[in-house]
Amino acid sequence: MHILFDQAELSYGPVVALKPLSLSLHEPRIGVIGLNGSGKTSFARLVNGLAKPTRGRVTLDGLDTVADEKAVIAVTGFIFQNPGHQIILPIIRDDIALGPLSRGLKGRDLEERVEAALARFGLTDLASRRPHELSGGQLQLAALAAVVVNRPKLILFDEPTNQLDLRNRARVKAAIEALEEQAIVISHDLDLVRDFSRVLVFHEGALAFDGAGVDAIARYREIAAC
Ligand SMILES: Nc1ncnc2c1ncn2[C@@H]1O[C@H](COP(=O)(O)OP(=O)(O)OP(=O)(O)O)[C@@H](O)[C@H]1O
Repeated sequence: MHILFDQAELSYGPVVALKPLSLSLHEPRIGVIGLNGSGKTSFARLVNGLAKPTRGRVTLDGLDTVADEKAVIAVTGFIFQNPGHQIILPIIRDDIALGPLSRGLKGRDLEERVEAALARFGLTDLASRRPHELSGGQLQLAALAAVVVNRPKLILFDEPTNQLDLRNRARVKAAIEALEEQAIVISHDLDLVRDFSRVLVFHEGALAFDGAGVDAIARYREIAAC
């Protein structure tokens, strides 16, 4: 999708979380890095319309996140930092079915869609389990299955490897790399975005760098050292 920020700003009362930003993004993988409180989550929430710009506008393929809110929700998916907050039904398969079910899919069509999503992330044998019976990495993949089953064009990840060990980090990294969908990945785990062609560095609510992963990480290290 073509993501366009046109002087978009986000304030919470007197706090300017993101200063007016103009930006055009279309790459399949976009990384977002920066210090705590630098505006990364605010940026992501503006992209998927969870937050409305207090000034300016944000569009996805021409869809305005305010005027076309429902259409924007339909084409975007969000993976939270803690997948435990995302999976709400007691059984994994039922949770993955929830989105398509609420969009009117039924019977064999629903079953096939859910099984395909489970298979895509190697979760078929775990589908009858409860969330607490999965490892952190498996839970993150289940959250991803519950998002892709709705066929979004763009998926936003907010620190998807935050609580994971090295093996599960690698699994989630591989799953993100293999996605057909466009992805925006916010991360303090720099390995995750190192190979991305486009990585944004935020600092104090403004874009401090916009470029290839390796260069963005170098800039972020300079900022962090100050
Ligand atoms: N709901 C809110 N109300 C008031 N201020 C907020 C709110 N959400 C975020 N902020 C403030 O906006 C600024 C940017 O926050 P944001 O969550 O976008 O940063 P971040 O880069 O995602 O941080 P982190 O890495 O810690 O998740 C911070 O100063 C934060 O305190």
